Amino acid sequence: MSVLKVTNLTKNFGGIKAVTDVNLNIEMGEIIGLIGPNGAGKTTLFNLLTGIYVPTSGQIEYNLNTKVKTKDLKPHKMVHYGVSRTFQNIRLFKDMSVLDNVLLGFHSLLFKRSISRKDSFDEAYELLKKFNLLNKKDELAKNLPYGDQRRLEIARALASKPMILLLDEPAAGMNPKETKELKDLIFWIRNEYHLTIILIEHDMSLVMNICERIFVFDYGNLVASGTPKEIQNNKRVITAYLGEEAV
Ligand SMILES: Nc1ncnc2c1ncn2[C@@H]1O[C@H](COP(=O)(O)OP(=O)(O)OP(=O)(O)O)[C@@H](O)[C@H]1O
Repeated sequence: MSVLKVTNLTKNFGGIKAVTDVNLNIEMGEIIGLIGPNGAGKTTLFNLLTGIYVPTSGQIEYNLNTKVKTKDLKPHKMVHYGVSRTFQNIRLFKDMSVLDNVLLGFHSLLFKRSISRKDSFDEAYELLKKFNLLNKKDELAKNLPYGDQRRLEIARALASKPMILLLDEPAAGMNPKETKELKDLIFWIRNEYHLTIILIEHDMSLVMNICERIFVFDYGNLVASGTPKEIQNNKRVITAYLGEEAV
């Protein structure tokens, strides 16, 4: 079942063509990778998908609990629709504790009364345990090492029980050990929560190991899509982005 359909999506900033005529169809439960050089339009696509930017033209349609169309996309409504994200430049409440950051993620569910305050605490503890952060629950978010902050942001995003999780460079700043653990964590998240994950990432070891389909962007254009194997063998992608050593 398709959960996200993007049709002829274009975003221009004055003369800059950040995203040009992009078409995508993403199925429920997939782990999708968006790759491409700096400035290729990947984050702009995330910002379009979450209502931060309004498209210059084209359509975005989510098929979640309800159908959500381009005109309905507003940043503050996304968690209610079931779409949650993390940011390239981590956005935590830095002067709040680790636990409070995750508890804030339950806000939308508490608001809808679909979870009790007690259950939100229990679930926050469970998430922190799984994300290896329970022993740091009382520390201020700003005092955590970088890798922990990235995991905390994912934990908070999960608290709202999304159906689609968008991760913008989740491995950025992580060492190889943390990246490997992140890979296992992302698999676990998908299997545990049965959600769809779309990630932007420059770390090819992560992308090629974890993604089932990959979309490659260059200068705002979607230039290739396919399985990791297909992408690794795509001449245009090798020349424009991967380089020979990645193959
Ligand atoms: N708010 C904005 N105003 C003007 N130009 C923008 C804006 N946001 C993005 N751009 C431009 O759009 C293009 C695409 O940028 P974008 O950040 O989406 O690329 P990216 O693929 O995410 O790059 P990176 O891998 O470095 O994060 C770039 O030329 C960028 O400078």
